[in-house]
Amino acid sequence: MTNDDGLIATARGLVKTYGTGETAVRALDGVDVDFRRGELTAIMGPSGSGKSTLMHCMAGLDRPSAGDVVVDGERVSSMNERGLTKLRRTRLGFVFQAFNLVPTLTALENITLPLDIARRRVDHAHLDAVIEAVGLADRLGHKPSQLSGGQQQRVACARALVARPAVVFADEPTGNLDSTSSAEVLGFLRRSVDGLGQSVVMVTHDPTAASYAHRVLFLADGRLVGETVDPTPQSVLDALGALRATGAASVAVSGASA
Ligand SMILES: Nc1ncnc2c1ncn2[C@@H]1O[C@H](COP(=O)(O)OP(=O)(O)OP(=O)(O)O)[C@@H](O)[C@H]1O
Repeated sequence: MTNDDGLIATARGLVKTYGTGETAVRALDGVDVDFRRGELTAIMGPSGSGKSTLMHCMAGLDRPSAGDVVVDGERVSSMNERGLTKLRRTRLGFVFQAFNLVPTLTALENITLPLDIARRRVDHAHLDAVIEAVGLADRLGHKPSQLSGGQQQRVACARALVARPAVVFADEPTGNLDSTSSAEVLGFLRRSVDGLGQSVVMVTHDPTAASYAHRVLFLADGRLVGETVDPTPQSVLDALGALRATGAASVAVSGASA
């Protein structure tokens, strides 16, 4: 399983089909993928290539049509709804493009919300480390409406990390942010891996965002078609260009000119 081999999550033979008959869409077409513990892994690919579907199947937000998903030693693909809810609540962290903060709660209350829901004690040393890492110590009493977009997303990142999840899944975490705020959020996600030992999987369209990762995986037409290790924005752009040139990605790569 995934505990002793340096892998935090794996998928084997992952297939996801939406709909039936002539209108069926094969969003994932037999994906085998490994995500390493203690790494930031980015998933890239053209619009419609299956990035969100892959992340949702890995995180138990969507059910695969076939194949196996194992996260932190748990076979996600065969869990019932109750098991999935518990897994998401106790072992996974999520960051979405829309920050999804509770507007009536302060930044600090939003950050500790997952622990409150799970009725878990707050590990104050870890909470302080997370707050320090996101640079929000002087904003903890503010409501989301009193924070910038970048600050709100840093609250969302802190919320995802506070329960020490096995994996944080981030779906376009910088999609709503300007370049300065994006750099802050991505820098934080990377530091959470390097400094706090977190494992993060991030879907992005942006080569600059992907360059914060240890490894970038490329999807096209529901298949894994390549990867780049220790990426730079340019090496990601080059890889996307090469994929297009070889026909692996038959549609334009959105956001590739960033
Ligand atoms: N709930 C659904 N019902 C039907 N088809 C779906 C559903 N969700 C996704 N699809 C289809 O599955 C394919 C993969 O979608 P997915 O959202 O995973 O792609 P993506 O790479 O994340 O795209 P984008 O970059 O545009 O967000 C697309 O053809 C999409 O239209």
